[in-house]
Amino acid sequence: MQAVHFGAGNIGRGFIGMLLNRANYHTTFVDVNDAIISEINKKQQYTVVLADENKQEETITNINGINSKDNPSEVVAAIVNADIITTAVGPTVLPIIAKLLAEGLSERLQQNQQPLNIIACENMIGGSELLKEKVLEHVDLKDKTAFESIFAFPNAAVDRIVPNQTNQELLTVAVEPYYEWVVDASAIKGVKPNITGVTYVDDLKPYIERKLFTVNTGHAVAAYLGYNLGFETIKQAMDNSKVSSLVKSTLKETGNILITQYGFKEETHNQYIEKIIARFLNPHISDDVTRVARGPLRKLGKNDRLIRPAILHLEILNEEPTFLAKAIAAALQYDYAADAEAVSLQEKVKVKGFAGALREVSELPTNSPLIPIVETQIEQLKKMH
Ligand SMILES: NC(=O)c1ccc[n+]([C@@H]2O[C@H](COP(=O)([O-])OP(=O)(O)OC[C@H]3O[C@@H](n4cnc5c(N)ncnc54)[C@H](O)[C@@H]3O)[C@@H](O)[C@H]2O)c1
Ligand SMILES: O=P(O)(O)OC[C@@H](O)[C@@H](O)[C@H](O)[C@H](O)CO
Repeated sequence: MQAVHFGAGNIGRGFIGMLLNRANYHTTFVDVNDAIISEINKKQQYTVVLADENKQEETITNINGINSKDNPSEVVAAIVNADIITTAVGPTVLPIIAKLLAEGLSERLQQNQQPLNIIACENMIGGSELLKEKVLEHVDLKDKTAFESIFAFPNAAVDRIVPNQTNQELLTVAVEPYYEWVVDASAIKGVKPNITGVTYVDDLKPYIERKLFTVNTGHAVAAYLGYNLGFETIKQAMDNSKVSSLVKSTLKETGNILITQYGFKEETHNQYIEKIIARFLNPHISDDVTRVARGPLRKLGKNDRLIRPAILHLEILNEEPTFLAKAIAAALQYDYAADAEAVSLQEKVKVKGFAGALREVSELPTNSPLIPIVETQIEQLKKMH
């Protein structure tokens, strides 16, 4: 069995690559990072280390790498023969890989009529659907019907904290022990890929929203408030009682929405929250606040972890999302100079003010009730120092 995986980064090697290896796939990693790809081809294996007191190691074999900038035709050939395609490149990179993926899939249509599932493993709602939309922009009109009948793009939710790596070996990746990979079974074409660790569900919405609006909302609160208060890692931020209390209060807000929308039992959801907070406090992981805060323009997007639940809180519960608004206020002030999105955000804030920048980045209407709530929290944040 052949897998093609785009993105040989933290989650690609530390999670997707690991489960594909366990399921006996040969994995071709496609990336633009030449150092990583060269090393994959040189070593033909790498190590995943579980970040807990035992530091158990697992060797991932049966791999090769292709640099898609240098060898796009090799990527096309790999797609023609693939039994599954996965991605973990980041939401903003999906439109970039779409062209080469479309080329590979179009070539495959001529040679191989086997159904194929393409699963985007990104932190976003509707990641695979977005990839499909972007891929279709590059597909000939005459191929579109055949394309739709053979290729499936099931959405997915993936959960495993994989921080930036500081190991001596370039490919080694330390990961938290916990993981979850949920795939929308209703969109699968052909036989469901048999990958131990993948949970197939008929309706992904509750799973992706629960994950994004709990793990990633909580993480974002710790990162933006942590950065605001001068902490370097998520653990340092969470060890601060003000930050951990704000994370918990924010997750109460998102929890109330999720419980109302999806009927999760309150007790079960509270246990889910507790487990996530314990994961943020894992002493065996050092996760920079700047990794978790990365890409504030994306994270302030209208369907992402802060704005979407804040709007649902207003719409469904008819209550002000005070704590989500505080996190949004902190995100708007995120000015890490090495993050291009943070720099761009601060330029917008300089020109348009906080309210103007928020309106633009989060695509809010001028009269959105969220804007004054966030403005109040910007003032409140100043008092936290
Ligand atoms: N790290 C985590 O804890 C975690 C957990 C769950 C989900 N995710 C999601 O997984 C995705 C990847 O995150 P990550 O933490 O692994 O990031 P990462 O930066 O470690 O990995 C991304 C990889 O994509 C590669 N890439 C960039 N442009 C490319 C292109 N045009 N073609 C092919 N490869 C390209 C990069 O070189 C890099 O190796 C994101 O959507 C993230 O939200 C991450
Ligand atoms: O990957 P991002 O930038 O969307 O979010 C940063 C972290 O919250 C994220 O990578 C988590 O570590 C991960 O989603 C845990 O499953």
